[in-house]
Amino acid sequence: MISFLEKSANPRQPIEIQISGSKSESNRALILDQVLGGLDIANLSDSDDTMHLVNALKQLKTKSKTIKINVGHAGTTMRFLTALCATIPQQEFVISGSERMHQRPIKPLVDALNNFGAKISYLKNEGYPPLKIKGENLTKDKISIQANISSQYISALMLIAPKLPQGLNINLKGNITSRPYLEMTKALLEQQQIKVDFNQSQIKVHSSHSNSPTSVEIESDWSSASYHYALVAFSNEGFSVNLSNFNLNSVQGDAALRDIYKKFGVKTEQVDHKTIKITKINKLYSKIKLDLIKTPDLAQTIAVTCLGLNINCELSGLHTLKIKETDRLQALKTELEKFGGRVKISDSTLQLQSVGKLEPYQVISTYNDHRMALAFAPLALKTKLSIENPEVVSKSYTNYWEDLKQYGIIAKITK
Ligand SMILES: O=C(O)C1=C[C@@H](OP(=O)(O)O)[C@@H](O)[C@H](O)C1
Ligand SMILES: C=C(OP(=O)(O)O)C(=O)O
Repeated sequence: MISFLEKSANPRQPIEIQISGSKSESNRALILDQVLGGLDIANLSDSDDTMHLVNALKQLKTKSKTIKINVGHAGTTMRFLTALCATIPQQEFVISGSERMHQRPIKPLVDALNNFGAKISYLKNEGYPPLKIKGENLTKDKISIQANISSQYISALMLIAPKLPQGLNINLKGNITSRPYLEMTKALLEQQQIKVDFNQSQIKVHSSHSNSPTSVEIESDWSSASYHYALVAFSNEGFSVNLSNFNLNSVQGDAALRDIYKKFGVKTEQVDHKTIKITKINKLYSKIKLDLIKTPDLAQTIAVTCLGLNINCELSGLHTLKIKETDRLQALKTELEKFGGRVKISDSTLQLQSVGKLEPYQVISTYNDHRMALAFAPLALKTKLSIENPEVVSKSYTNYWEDLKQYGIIAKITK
């Protein structure tokens, strides 16, 4: 458990935070390195999710009848590897993960790949990992997939496409969720000179014939930056933080923070090509409505920010939250209510009626979800609280507790 029961008087300014590379971009770059060969990757994420993929890719080089890979809690690693392994002929793989990973659906991706000629079967429950994969030479060029459950299935297919003889036409069925992550995959493919056409519900990824891979500089993680936006939102007028390596012209959808946090009185400026400065300017909305279908990973940060600033909110577009590291809608309701907030949830929405004064000394449960710990910790600037299982943050942001010290937040780790 980590407890925040006191604060130092004034944080030393200027605060300079350097966050590690985006885990989403890193995991795409690692798969592309496997598919195209020879990518030179700078600022790779040090997150557990990326380390799981790095280790799995090392395992692919070993010689054994069945290669057994465990991806822990890492959703992108699970989905991207499933597609990659399906294309490695004459090799058998078993991919498993944490208990929660075995409850996160993968059927749309498995169905699409099997219809395409892959040989993937379920080792426990139909539709869920662990999976057994027999790699095949995949030669078709058309695939259809449901797009409203997780964009990761589609990114997984896009990433293996340059390896296929005729590239891949992907037909997206239903409404597209988390669309900016598909745009990110497209952008990273294009950086490697792979042509991608993305028109409404069709994606065509062209095959790579004479590709000469280049270096990739991974931008830092905007989802991790969201916790600093919350910390600045909870600070006094004029307080500012420099965050690197970030660029407002980003391929990460969560860069939408720049606009969203204007509503919470936070201004963002690009100070040089690698640094943004975020400043509290104190112009607040009293009630906000946001559709987060493009930025699901920001939902927890935004809900906690509203609670801390005493803002009522209506958040929609959240239908994927219940199949992430935990049922995030239920977890948010339970934990926000501990502070006195009143929360109503449906399948895809969350409504928060905030309270004037937060109930202090709450113990926040994290449900094996990094974003529960990451999102609730900034409230330490507003009230006294403790957070269970603080180690969960390493799924995406290993240096978080160190970085928080710069805000004058005093943390005590207890058992
Ligand atoms: O492609 C990616 O890197 C991701 C896509 C999103 O998942 P869904 O598409 O399942 O919403 C996001 O929540 C996840 O953290 C990372
Ligand atoms: C949902 C997340 O990750 P993944 O789906 O890759 O496990 C996340 O990081 O919030």
